[in-house]
Amino acid sequence: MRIDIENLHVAYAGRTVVAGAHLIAAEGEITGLVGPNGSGKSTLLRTVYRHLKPSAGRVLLAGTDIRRMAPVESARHIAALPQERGSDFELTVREVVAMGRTPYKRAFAGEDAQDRDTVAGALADVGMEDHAGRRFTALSGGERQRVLLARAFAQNPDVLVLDEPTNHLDVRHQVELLALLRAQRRTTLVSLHDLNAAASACDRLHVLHAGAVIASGPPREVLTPDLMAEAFGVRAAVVEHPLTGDPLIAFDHRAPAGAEPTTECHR
Ligand SMILES: Nc1ncnc2c1ncn2[C@@H]1O[C@H](COP(=O)(O)OP(=O)(O)OP(=O)(O)O)[C@@H](O)[C@H]1O
Repeated sequence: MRIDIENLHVAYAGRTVVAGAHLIAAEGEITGLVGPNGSGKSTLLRTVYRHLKPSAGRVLLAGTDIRRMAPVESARHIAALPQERGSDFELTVREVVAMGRTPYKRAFAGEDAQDRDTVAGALADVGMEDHAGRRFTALSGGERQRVLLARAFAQNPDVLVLDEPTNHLDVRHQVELLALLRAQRRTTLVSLHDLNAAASACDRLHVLHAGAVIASGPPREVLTPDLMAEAFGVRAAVVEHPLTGDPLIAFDHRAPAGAEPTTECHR
């Protein structure tokens, strides 16, 4: 199922932070949202998983405005990993993941074999099957992250909305997660700060700046040195990754865009 975001405006207490965003997350593709801090990525994603209501514009799921769907109906199709990573669940890891099955259950209905298989599969997908009986609150940040991802997978959604899913993950778990998302071929809308991860994992990127989409397209077309300067205010060269051929962004960590480049090596 595809997602169309049309002329989306979102405000907090009257202050508009997403202003006329348009984008498409195509069926079965990984669509990346990148942009500087405060550019509106989380806010846009929150409207897609219905945590926030747009002040104008629409989010369409396979052509239907999600606000016209019952919450349980949209929850069967759209699962989210929000940036608010609840740490207050007095539940086991397995119980947290089983919450992903809620949209499929009648009130007070117990688990069936399909629920148990789905939960076990989701825990295995994120490599947390050996932690099923542990208390969620006793996990590290990265482990919690993987459990909450498993909860989203257990929802068996058509569309995954992931806000900074690689936060807290060590590099191997980042690589595994992005490979898993690619293998699943679900419609995935994901915000990422790591532009090199975005360049290799995403089919298309949208760059948000001050609440508007300022560039869209395949990573190779979008992630240019000019864009790095315009959107992020940094100097960067874009080269070919020697192992994968993906665009590889080499940042100048010594000076922001506009500053005199330094070539001396200070030790
Ligand atoms: N709950 C809130 N109440 C009021 N303002 C908010 C709230 N959440 C975010 N904002 C403001 O909205 C703007 C966009 O924030 P948002 O979190 O969507 O940006 P972001 O691109 O996800 O940023 P980051 O990269 O730092 O996570 C910011 O100016 C932020 O301060």
